[in-house]
Amino acid sequence: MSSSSKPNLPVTNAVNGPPNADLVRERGAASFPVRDLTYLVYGGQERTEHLERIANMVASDPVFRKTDRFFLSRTEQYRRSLEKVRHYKELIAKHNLHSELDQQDLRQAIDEDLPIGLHVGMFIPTIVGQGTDEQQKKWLPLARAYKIIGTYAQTELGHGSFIRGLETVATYDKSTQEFVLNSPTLTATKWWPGALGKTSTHCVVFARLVISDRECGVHPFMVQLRSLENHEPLKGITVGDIGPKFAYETMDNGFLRFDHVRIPRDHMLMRFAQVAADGTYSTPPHSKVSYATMVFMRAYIIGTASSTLAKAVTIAVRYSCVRKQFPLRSGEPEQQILNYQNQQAALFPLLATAYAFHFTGNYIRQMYSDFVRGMRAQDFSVLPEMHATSAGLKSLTTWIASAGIETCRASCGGHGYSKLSGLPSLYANYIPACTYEGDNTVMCFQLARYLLKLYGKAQAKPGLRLPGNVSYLEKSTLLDERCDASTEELWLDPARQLHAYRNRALRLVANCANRLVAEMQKGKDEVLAVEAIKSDMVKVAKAHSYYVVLNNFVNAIEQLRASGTSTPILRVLKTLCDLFALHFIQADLGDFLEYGYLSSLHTEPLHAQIRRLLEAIRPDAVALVDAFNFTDHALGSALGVHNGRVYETLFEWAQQEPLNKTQVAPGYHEYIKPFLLAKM
Ligand SMILES: CC/C=C\C/C=C\C/C=C\C/C=C/C(=O)SCCNC(=O)CCNC(=O)[C@H](O)C(C)(C)COP(=O)(O)OP(=O)(O)OC[C@H]1O[C@@H](n2cnc3c(N)ncnc32)[C@H](O)[C@@H]1OP(=O)(O)O
Ligand SMILES: Cc1cc2nc3c(=O)[nH]c(=O)nc-3n(C[C@H](O)[C@H](O)[C@H](O)COP(=O)(O)OP(=O)(O)OC[C@H]3O[C@@H](n4cnc5c(N)ncnc54)[C@H](O)[C@@H]3O)c2cc1C
Repeated sequence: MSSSSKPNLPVTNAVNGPPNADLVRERGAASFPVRDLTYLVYGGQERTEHLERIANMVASDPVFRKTDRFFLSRTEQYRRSLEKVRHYKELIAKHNLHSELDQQDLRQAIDEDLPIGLHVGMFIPTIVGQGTDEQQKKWLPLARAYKIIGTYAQTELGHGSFIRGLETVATYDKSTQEFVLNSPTLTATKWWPGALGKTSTHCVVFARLVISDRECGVHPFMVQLRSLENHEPLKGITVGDIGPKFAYETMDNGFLRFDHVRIPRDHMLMRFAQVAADGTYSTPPHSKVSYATMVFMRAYIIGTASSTLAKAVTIAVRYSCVRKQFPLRSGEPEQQILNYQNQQAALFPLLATAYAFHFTGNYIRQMYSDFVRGMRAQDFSVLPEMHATSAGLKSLTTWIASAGIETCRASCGGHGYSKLSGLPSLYANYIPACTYEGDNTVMCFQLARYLLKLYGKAQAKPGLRLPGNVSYLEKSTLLDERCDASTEELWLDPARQLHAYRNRALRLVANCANRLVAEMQKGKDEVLAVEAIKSDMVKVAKAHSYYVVLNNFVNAIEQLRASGTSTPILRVLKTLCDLFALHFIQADLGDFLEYGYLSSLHTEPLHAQIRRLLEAIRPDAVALVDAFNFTDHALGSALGVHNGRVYETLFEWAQQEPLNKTQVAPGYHEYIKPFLLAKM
């Protein structure tokens, strides 16, 4: 079945000409209407077409070009990203893109780590979340009009994960009604905040509040860093770029020191905690409410794991259809490498995961907006669940997406190692997501702690009702149950798949809880007992998060079925969901075998079913990546071009290499010629 209507995306960057015949054939053989799946992914036809208009505008605009990015120095890359920021602002005005959603769409289409990312992603949300109505009235119009540019300055040279250990102090001076910000040690230097080094005029600084020698905990403060006239740092402020990084060259991650910098009292963001003129301190309604922007960003990061992985898979799948190696038998034509089972086994689970994460993203967005609605009504009851769930999902999704990009790169052979494949920079720019907004391992501890607590409560109080995704912790009888998927067919039953994931998660939680008790019985206090089970806690958090992802995928398909989605689309989504479920059981088989939940009676049909699923996905693979609807601009890859003219594009892009500007190598005269022409 061919697609119901054609995508409206231009073929940019690729070398024009007749499309690759294999890709054309693959596209013609899809079993489902690709366009309908695109509408499903992006929230309907109207929204898809809107996104395409923006994507087209960006892709055809020379200011947003990416093709020469590999040949620019760090400084040039930073300047170029500022040029893009200016143009982004011009386009907002020109095309009347004033809504937050339009601007987000435009930034996503530009597809670069712009030095205003922190301004829109954390600075403005912190003012919205933590500022009083008056503070919002004062700063939001300036920030939204880019009259000031801000960032989120929390991490320090010596302190990142452990926020309570931050050293920057904000001491309240009652006599002048000011806070005095100071960096008392080298390790108190703010270090890492994006756009802090050179771009930001302001920032929200997290500092420990001290009033009359009393420590009141870490709070957010609005601080101006640079003159709005000439961009020079203000008195008492030392600020700069932290230097070369693994990648992320367009972003000026910065350092910042305060030497007794005074700010007015109303520059503490006081929505939840307040300092009155006389120095009276009012505590916030929840001790972690000032961490809310991080929870927001973790939810955002979960959403982007899908699109990032989808890009890598799109590149690898298209290339694997164009690339041919070896005939099966002599005299036959060479095979497309995607026909090889190993290539399918590497790529299709990642394709399935990109779709799975799409539904996880929808789920966490919904959970986050419910949480915000509650918070506005001073109801913080959902915060622990929101924090724990987002911490676990942020870790699982970024870990899998990071490893997945590298798998895609390796599966493209030598050309995957070329930066022109787009995969090395996708990987290098993405992997810090495992670290920023909470180191993944540290985040896993948060979720595991939450699960252990709930498990303990459920054990102590039989009949206790726990929230939806953790309700399995009530059912310790589940531990006695075993898998009964003894045929390939039974492995396709979502109830059985979910049972396996629930059982594994519960087992690991129960095991951790038992070990905690055992460590304490050996004489350790609770703190040291927790230290003794930390690597198991990471496993617990991952196991639970896998369950959440699968549960959402299964539920989403059920909802789509109920809302009348067509059979071919449901069929292909179900196949992807099955592969996701079975692949990650296969990947962690030890967990399931260790406690006798599975035996070889079940693993043989499991492996066989996975092979069948790979075969089932093969004819739809190109259509499934096409449905993500990326422009060539967004992919930035010679291997992933929509028209499949991979070799032509690689060859043309390579010509831009500065070394190719002259026929004779730079340095030839000094370094090569002397020994070539030296007498023997
Ligand atoms: C739209 C965007 C576009 C573009 C963006 C562009 C680029 C983005 C790129 C990068 C941006 C990066 C930004 C950053 O990295 S900002 C810095 C982020 N830093 C962190 O994430 C630090 C991680 N550490 C923490 O979050 C906490 O310190 C930690 C949770 C590890 C521990 O906190 P603390 O020591 O204060 O608490 P505990 O004693 O451990 O726990 C007490 C209690 O509180 C609960 N808790 C902790 N955090 C939260 C929270 N956020 N919400 C709710 N509850 C929380 C914790 O679970 C404990 O509960 P209980 O066990 O019940 O007592
Ligand atoms: C690209 C990038 C952008 C960033 N942008 C910003 C920004 O805009 N604003 C900002 O404020 N910050 C920013 N950061 C900082 C980032 O938030 C921190 O690096 C992150 O929170 C991790 O903290 P850390 O560096 O202190 O790691 P550490 O906590 O020092 O972690 C190092 C290792 O120790 C382990 N570890 C730590 N604590 C424990 C524990 N209790 N038990 C067991 N193991 C532990 C970790 O798992 C990890 O393996 C950015 C970082 C990067 C890389």
